[in-house]
Amino acid sequence: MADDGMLLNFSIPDSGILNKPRFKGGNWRDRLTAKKAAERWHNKASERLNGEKHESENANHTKLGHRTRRASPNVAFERPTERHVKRARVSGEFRTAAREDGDSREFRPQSNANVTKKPGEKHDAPKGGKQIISSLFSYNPTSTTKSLANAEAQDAPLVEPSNAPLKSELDTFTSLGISTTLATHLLNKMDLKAPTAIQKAAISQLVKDDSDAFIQAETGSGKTLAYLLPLVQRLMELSANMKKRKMDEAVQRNSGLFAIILAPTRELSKQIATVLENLLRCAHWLVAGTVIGGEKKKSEKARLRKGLNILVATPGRLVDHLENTEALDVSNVRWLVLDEGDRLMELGFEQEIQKIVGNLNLRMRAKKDAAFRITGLPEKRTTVLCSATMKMDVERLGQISLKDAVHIRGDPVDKEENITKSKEDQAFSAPAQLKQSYAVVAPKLRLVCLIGLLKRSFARKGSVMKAIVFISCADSVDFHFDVLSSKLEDSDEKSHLDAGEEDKPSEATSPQKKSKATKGLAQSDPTKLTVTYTQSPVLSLTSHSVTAYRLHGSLPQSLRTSTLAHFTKNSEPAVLLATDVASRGLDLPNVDLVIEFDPAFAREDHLHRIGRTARAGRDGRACTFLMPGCEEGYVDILKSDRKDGETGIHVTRQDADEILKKGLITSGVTKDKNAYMDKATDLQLSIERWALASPTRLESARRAYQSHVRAYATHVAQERGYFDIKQLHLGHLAKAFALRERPSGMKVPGLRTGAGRESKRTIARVRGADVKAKKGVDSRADIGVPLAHNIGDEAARMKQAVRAKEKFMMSAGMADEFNLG
Ligand SMILES: Nc1ncnc2c1ncn2[C@@H]1O[C@H](COP(=O)(O)OP(=O)(O)OP(=O)(O)O)[C@@H](O)[C@H]1O
Repeated sequence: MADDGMLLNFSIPDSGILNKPRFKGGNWRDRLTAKKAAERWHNKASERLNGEKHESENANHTKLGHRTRRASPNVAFERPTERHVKRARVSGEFRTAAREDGDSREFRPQSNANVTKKPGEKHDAPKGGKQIISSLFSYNPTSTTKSLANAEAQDAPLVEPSNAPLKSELDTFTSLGISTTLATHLLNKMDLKAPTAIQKAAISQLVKDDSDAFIQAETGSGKTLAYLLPLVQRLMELSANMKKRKMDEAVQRNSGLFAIILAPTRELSKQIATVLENLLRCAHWLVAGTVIGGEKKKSEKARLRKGLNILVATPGRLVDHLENTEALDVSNVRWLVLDEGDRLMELGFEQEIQKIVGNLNLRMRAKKDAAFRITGLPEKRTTVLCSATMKMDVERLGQISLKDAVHIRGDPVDKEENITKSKEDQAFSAPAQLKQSYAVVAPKLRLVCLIGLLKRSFARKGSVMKAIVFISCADSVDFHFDVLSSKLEDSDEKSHLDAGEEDKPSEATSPQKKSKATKGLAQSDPTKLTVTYTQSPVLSLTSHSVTAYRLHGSLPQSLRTSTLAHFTKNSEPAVLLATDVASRGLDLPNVDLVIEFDPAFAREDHLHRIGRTARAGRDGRACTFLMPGCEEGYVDILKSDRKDGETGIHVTRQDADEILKKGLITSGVTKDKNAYMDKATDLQLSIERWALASPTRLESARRAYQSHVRAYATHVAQERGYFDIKQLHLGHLAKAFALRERPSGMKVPGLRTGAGRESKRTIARVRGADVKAKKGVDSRADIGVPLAHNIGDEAARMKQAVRAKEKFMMSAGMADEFNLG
């Protein structure tokens, strides 16, 4: 399965099958007849062999026995007109790579001598010393949709941004009911001149009305301010009214808790709290705070005791305080916001939210009956639910928390046509100005294409400042981060920077001062420092450097926070390799490009991921990597994200060779139109050698590969047809993880969570009941990949396990996304 396109391995015994034998005995006639017969046979054999080895002769890379060549001086070496690509395996002394087109350029002697070996260093070579070194450009599956490419290549028409601030002079914050003080603060201190469409709709509703509301709008449209502005405005009014009546003081921090904002993750909660603090600079008497875990409960309790008017919280932590902190009085809470409602439900916070809502209702009723009430405080509580999607579980959340809610949307034009759309699809599309593309890349070419695309993107300083690459699992993020942060031998970039030492994470050498950069280090594993950002020698040029970052749920919270903060502040080009932990709600400035190196597990996740760019009317590009074959069908999903989904021609296509040409051929014009193949092969080989040079790297590559394959089986059921694990070429894919060994032979010690469980189960299945069908057993089972007939169950089980783990980790203040392993 995995061997096609591999190298031919044939060796000729030193004694030589073609040596001229010496004839002894018999009379001279017998000896002459035997000699002639032998010569005839010998010539034919030479002719056959020379035909086979013609290319390697030209390339002078193999060492055919000199006697062979001398033995047939008159044989004409005709190049076979049509010849099969060699199927080859490498381990002996004759190693040649064969190209499909019979071109000899790619012939490369491959041996362990090629691997930089330090004295005394052991290579963690595959069992039996066998390595498979396949050619990058042979036996790649062909695209099924290539013919459509030209039709799509046309330039996308210029479109108006759909999430930008409104342009009309009439659309001002003050016209919506925001006070001049607040509007002036927005303009002068936060550089916000006009509201976006969703802000216009939400503010005008929420400043004057106490009805519950469901806010739904696309990514980057300013939903946070859409609910924060009316909230702050109402509290400022309450305070001003109290002062006017001269009965009370203006609102102070100990006047009571009036609003709670719930968000699914700590990162989001912190982000919301930061925006809120910025707003409250013009109303300093109002005090906001957070309870999100990650610090001692004691200090959170102390804060609550001192008094807060607005609280930003994660559900689990709030429930904890409601049950255990007496100082937390929620009887005056009149505004409850549930941000990222769909994510709250996905992470299984339904019970916690039910508890919170129940508790608020109970205490509010008790307070109403009591004698003391704050004058001017609304009778009724307003609950606002924000979500990009309107899925079933969001409806359920609405049932729990909302009553007669108003549906607020930023795009009133769509109202009519959306009647025909399913509820889930309503209003969730990518921002109109976001330029989307997909790259059809064969599995073997994935790694070099990723590097090519990033190199091209960062080639001109300023064209792309920041990029995010989404990868399916933490192990794979780690592996790709290591590749980007290492100095590869033979890399044609003349990096002016030193690379990290082998096996030691390289020193964090960000463009910022080293003291700052070393904040990216943490002692998560006592034996090893964890580096989360460092300069990338592979991507950096002499003119400017590029910093690589990594982010996933297995990193300690403090390190994740500091990594994000560093990425946000970095004013130099930077790339963040991340799992879906970075896909929701994060507002990272200047992200020009999002690459979905591994397509998202579900359409909504894809929209959230690409929504990290093209925010608030800015430009942005997104590119999704797809493999030739069934994955190309996923283009339909990409097109359905568009507002022009029916025509859907503005999702452009890129091909691997085009990416490699533009990304790897940096030195002007070259006459050789296939030069990019050599460059890509050199790059691939240097990465493979880099991986082979250290057992730690090799293990990391195997781990990443295995986790990747496992993750592949967990796409949502509706989209699993596009990501059919049965069609995944494991051998080719291994190359994209710099591996030269057979997938079936890989053993990874201490694979991350779930590995033991999964592989034991699958192996048991293979060894037990299914043994009689052994010939049908897929080698996928050997690496713990769910067998085809169990994929549905496996995916469901994985999802369930993931949710449970996410929730547990979140409540424990740990990682909030999974490491498939
Ligand atoms: N009126 C405005 N004018 C200009 N920029 C704005 C305006 N309102 C918000 N922004 C900016 O838009 C960006 C996105 O805002 P926000 O994070 O609230 O979007 P969102 O709709 O919640 O996105 P997501 O769905 O991805 O969470 C922020 O950087 C914010 O500062």
